[in-house]
Amino acid sequence: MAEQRETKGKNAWYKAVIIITVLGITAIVALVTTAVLQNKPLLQKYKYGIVLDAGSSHTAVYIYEWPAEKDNDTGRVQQTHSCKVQGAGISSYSVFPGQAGASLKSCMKEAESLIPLSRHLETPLYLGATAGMRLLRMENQSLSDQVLWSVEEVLQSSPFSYQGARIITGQEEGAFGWVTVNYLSDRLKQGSGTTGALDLGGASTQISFVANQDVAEESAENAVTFRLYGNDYFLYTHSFLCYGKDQALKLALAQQTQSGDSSVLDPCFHPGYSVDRSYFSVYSSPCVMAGKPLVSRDSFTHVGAGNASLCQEVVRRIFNFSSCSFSRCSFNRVYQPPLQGPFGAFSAFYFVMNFLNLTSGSLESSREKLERYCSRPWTQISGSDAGWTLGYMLNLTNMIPAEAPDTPPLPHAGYVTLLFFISLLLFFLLFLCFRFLWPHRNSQTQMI
Ligand SMILES: Nc1ncnc2c1ncn2[C@@H]1O[C@H](COP(=O)(O)OP(=O)(O)O)[C@@H](O)[C@H]1O
Ligand SMILES: [Ca+2]
Repeated sequence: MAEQRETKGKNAWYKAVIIITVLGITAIVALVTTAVLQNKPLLQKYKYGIVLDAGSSHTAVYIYEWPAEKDNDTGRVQQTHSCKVQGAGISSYSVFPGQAGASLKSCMKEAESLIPLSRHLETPLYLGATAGMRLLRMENQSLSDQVLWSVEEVLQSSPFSYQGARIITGQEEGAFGWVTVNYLSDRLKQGSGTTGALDLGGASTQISFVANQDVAEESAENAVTFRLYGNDYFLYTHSFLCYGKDQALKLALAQQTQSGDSSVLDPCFHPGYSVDRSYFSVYSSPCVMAGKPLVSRDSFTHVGAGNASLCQEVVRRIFNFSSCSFSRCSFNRVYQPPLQGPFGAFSAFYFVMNFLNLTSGSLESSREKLERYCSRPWTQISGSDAGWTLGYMLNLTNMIPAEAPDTPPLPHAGYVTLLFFISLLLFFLLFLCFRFLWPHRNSQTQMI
C-alpha cells in the first residue's frame, strides 16, 4: 500500500512538473512573441517635400523624402529626384512674364507621377528664387512681381500643398547652404566641428562659416544663429550680389571694353575663341557699374588670348580691396572675420572644378593645371561634352529639431534579448522552487 501511495505521489509530482514546464515554455514564447511584435518596426512610410530652386541660370525641382513616423525627429531627409526645368531661369522671362509659370509644368507633372497619390495633398511645395530675381527686382519691381505671380499660378494649381514662392534673401541663401552642407556630412548631430560653405551661383556667391559672436557687434547683417540638435551655432554669412560666375564675367568684360574698341583680346578665354557680342548684353546688367563706352557701334568681337596669369589680373580688378571701415574686410568694403575650419564648395565651384578634373589635389597643383588648361586652343575645348553629373543642390528643409531627440535606453535587439534572458531566469527559479520545495511538502504531508 505504502509503495502504491509512493508511486501515485511520484506520478502526480511528474505530471505537475510537466504541466509547469509546458506552461513555463508557453509563457516565455508568448512573452517573447509579444515583445517582438510590439517592437517590430512598421512598414516604412514616407513623407515628401518639394523645393524649386529658381536660380539665375535655370530652375531645378528637388523632391525630398523622409520616414513618416520620424517626422520632425531624427528622420533623415534625402533628395530622391531632381528635374531640370527646360530653358533659362525665371528672371529671363521678364519680356513675357506670363510664360515663366508654364516653363515649370513638365517638371511638376513629373513630381506628381513620382510622389504617391495619397501623399499629394500633404506634400509641402516651396519656390525660392535667388540672385537672378534679386537683380530683376532691382531693375523693375513690377516685372519681377509678374514673374512670381505667373509661377505662383502654376504651383497653386498643382495637387501639392503650396507654401509660397518668394525671392529669398542672400543671408538665407548662405545660411541654408551652410545647414545643408553640414547636415549631409552628418556634422550637426555629432555636434563636432562644422564646415564652412562656399556657393558660387551665376549671379551671386555666398560664404558662410562658424565665427565668434563679435560678428554681431561689428556687422549684425552678417550674423545668423541656429539651434540645431541641441547645439548653438553662430554663423558669419554674406552673399555678394553680382559676384556669381556669369555676372562676374560681365564685370570683367565691361572693364575690358571701356575703350570702345571693335575687338577685345581677353586673356580669360582660350586662344582661337572669337565671338561677336553686343554692348547691350554686357552693359544692360544692373551689376555693371561702369558706363557703356560712347561709341556708335553696337557690338565688339570678343577674342580669346588664353593666359591664366593675365586673366587673374583682369579678375582681380573687379574686386575692390582698397578700403575697409571694419576691423577687417574680404572685398568691396564687406566685413569678414578670420576664416575658420575647412570649407565645402558647391554649385558652380563644383561644376567648374569637376569639369576640369580638379576636385582632388592641392590648390597649388590645381593652379598649375588651370594655367595649362587656359592656354589650350579653343578648338580643342569645344569638342568636350560638359554633360557631367550635377552635384546635389541643397535647399530649404526645416526638419532639424532645435533639441537633440530622446533616444531609447536600449536598441530593439538588445531589448528583446534582455527580455528573453530575464524570462529564462524566472523560469529556472520557478523550476528550482518546485523541484526542491514540492517533494519536501509532500513528504511532510505523508508523515502526518
Ligand atoms: N551642369 C552644369 N555645368 C556647368 N555649369 C553649371 C551647371 N549647372 C549650373 N551651372 C552654373 O552654375 C551657376 C548656377 O547658378 P544659379 O544657381 O542658376 O544662379 P544663382 O544662384 O546666382 O541665382 C551658373 O553659373 C550656371 O551656369
Ligand atoms: Ca544657386
